[in-house]
Amino acid sequence: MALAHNLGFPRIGRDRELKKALEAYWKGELDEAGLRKVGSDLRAAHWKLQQDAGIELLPVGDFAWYDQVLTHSLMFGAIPERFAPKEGKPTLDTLFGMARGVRESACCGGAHAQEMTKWFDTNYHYLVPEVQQNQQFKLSWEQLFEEVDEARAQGYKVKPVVIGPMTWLWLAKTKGAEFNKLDLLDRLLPLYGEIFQRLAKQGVEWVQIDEPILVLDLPQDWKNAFERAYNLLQREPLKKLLATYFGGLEDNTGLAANLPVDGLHIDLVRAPEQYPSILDRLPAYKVLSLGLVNGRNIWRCDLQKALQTLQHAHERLGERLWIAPSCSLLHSPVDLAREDKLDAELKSWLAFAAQKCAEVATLAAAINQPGSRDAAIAESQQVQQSRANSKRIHKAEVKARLAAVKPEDSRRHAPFAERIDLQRARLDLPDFPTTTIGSFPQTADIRKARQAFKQGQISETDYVEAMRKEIRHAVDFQERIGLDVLVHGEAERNDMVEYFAEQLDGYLFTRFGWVQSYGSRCVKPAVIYGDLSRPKAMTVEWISYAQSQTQKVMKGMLTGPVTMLMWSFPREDVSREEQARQLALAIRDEVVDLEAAGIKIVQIDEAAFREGLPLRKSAWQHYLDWATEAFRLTACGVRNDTQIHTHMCYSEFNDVIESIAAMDADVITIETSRSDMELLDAFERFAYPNEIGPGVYDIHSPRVPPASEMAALMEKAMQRIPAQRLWVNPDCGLKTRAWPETEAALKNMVEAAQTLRETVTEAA
Ligand SMILES: CN1c2c(nc(N)[nH]c2=O)NC[C@@H]1CNc1ccc(C(=O)N[C@@H](CCC(=O)N[C@@H](CCC(=O)N[C@@H](CCC(=O)O)C(=O)O)C(=O)O)C(=O)O)cc1
Ligand SMILES: N[C@@H](CCS)C(=O)O
Ligand SMILES: [Zn+2]
Repeated sequence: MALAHNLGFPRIGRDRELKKALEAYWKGELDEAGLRKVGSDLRAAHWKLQQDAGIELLPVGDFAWYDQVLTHSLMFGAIPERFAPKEGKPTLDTLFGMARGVRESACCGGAHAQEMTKWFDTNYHYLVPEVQQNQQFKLSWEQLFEEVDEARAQGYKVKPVVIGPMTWLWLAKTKGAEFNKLDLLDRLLPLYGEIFQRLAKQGVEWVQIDEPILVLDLPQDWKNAFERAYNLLQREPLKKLLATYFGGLEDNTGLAANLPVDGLHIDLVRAPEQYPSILDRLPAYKVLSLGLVNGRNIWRCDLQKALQTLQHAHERLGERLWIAPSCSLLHSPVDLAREDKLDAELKSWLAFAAQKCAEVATLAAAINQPGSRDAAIAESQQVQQSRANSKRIHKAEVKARLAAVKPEDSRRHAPFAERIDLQRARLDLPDFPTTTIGSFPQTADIRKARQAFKQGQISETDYVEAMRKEIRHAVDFQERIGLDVLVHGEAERNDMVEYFAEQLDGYLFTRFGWVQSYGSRCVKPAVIYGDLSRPKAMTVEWISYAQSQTQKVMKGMLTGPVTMLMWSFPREDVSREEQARQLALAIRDEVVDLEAAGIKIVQIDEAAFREGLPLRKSAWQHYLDWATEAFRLTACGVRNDTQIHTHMCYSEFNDVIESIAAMDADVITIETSRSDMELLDAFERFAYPNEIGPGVYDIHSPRVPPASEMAALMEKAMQRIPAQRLWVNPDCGLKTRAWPETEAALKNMVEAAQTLRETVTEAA
């Protein structure tokens, strides 16, 4: 019998119950017992939902109060000194302190949060474990064992999920003296032994060990360490399923297939081509779990196509065949059934986490009892056909416009050196111009007004006036504190991608399709279902209104094509490259319209440019070529004296600096404050020619850095980049911050720029 199992279920809840409970707890409006109750209710509901859908072996350990990597850090006792409880065991507040930082109080000093970064190539962020050379590990967190008992008490057959030792160590960051993280492996492995022994005592048969780093280009010493680690873990009890996802094993195929574990999960959605070689190399005693239902997208699975692979696999593997989503469903919205306002045809094309579990179960049943699921398979076929042939997908005018694009459409009319003189003359800005990245605090009032408008409780006129009031407030504030290039504040935007998606043809958006981005923060990725075009201007009225309120320069603010694509659910019937080009043309029109409305600077955010980089180096160049081209196609419709800005956050630029230069934005603002300006090294090495705004303060923290600290960071920037090409700005947008800290920090930032002008410019 082929077994239907799941690698992980979203924990946030179909109504984002976890988000709401966490935020209430942090505000002191819910006590710990209340928060824990929300957690256990969610786990119970999710196990039931998966079992009802037909999943036979349920994941436990996929629930996390903030982030699963953080839970593991606590489990291993990898708690940095600044958070370590003075006495006793770590508590939920220790965990939240590590995630969110601890503010200084009368009794205790503050502590900055652990760093947060992207989980592989997803829009999910994990908290980077911190380890030091003398790191000791000690089992310090009982959550996994408690949740196993909880699930078993409810009668479920469960498979605990742990992040493997190699992946956890790979993701960790060394602190203090430089050393090789692999030196810690021998200290870490006994903990896994302890965990497996305890799970075995609890009656667990299988454990899932996630080792997604097996789909990366691994250095040889890490490959060797994989063998050593799993040889050592071999003697521990429990059957072990090694889970890989987000790509193919490629050169790690032999390694992964032969590790002494009892089963291997592979992602056949991202890397279908790996199936035959793995089947051939898998030892005869091992289970093979095939990830055939896409955990990263929302399209219904082509069950017929999946069945063909499964039938073949079943002939070869028999009982040793397992069926699953490609990866954890953490990256899927929860339940399509919740969508009450979606167009019926479009809805029939989609599957969220709950529906994906049912698809996995249907596939298993179709294998185990041939003929028993024929109706479901036929329906799936029909859906595939209805989508492929739908007139709503293909638009001749979009295709024709793309076909007519000429090489010069992606080139500015003059090189940067010429453009910048014209722009400087037109903009008349001081040295070290100050600006922000775009958004100002998204206050509860703004969100309430939008909700009231969406629910028809206030008129469009009232909503527009409420947003204009926010714009006036943002403009007054920026003028008052003396910023040079102003922004309108993005009050009218629910999200920097969804807002534009709602106005483009070819996108559909859901009401409840939330996916966790980090902690309690969620995104609702819009769905690209057809050829994309812009029926009318999207931002011109807002930006023109903002410009009408000030004599200073107002930046237009747009999201770029690569980020629109990365943070949406894309089509699978055309390439990502083509979708990016369609988006580029649509946004290009907006850039040109803003220019025509008198806007002198347009920022095109490409926050996700770096994260789009494929996990394997061999695929980088192709991506960088089309991503750069899409940006240029968006940006290059303007005059030489119109200044194009771009912004990237969470970026490690060494690998992509050439492409960033090739984007040829006049100004790029980037996140640098947490790296002490070291991120600029790549720009210096490459002799990056255009202007740069290295972020001088971390917007993820409520901390207000003094002006001297920001000026010192800029001094460091000047060691790498000539002063006349530097801008002064925060790391990223301020939408998640509150006004008091925003005001205080930006005032200090303006003061820092003034100090620099006095000291640097006057000395020159
Ligand atoms: C910059 N980042 C972004 C990423 N991805 C995106 N798609 N967008 C981004 O900005 N990736 C990397 C980074 C960091 N990631 C995030 C992700 C999410 C947030 C965030 O603040 N999310 C908000 C939700 C934003 C939103 O859509 N707001 C809606 C309101 C939705 C809502 O909750 N409504 C309430 C009622 C209103 C109320 O009473 O408050 C409801 O429906 O119950 C809107 O503004 O209209 C979040 O809260 O999770 C930040 C960075
Ligand atoms: N303009 C956006 C960029 C975030 S990456 C903002 O300021 O929020
Ligand atoms: Zn940003």
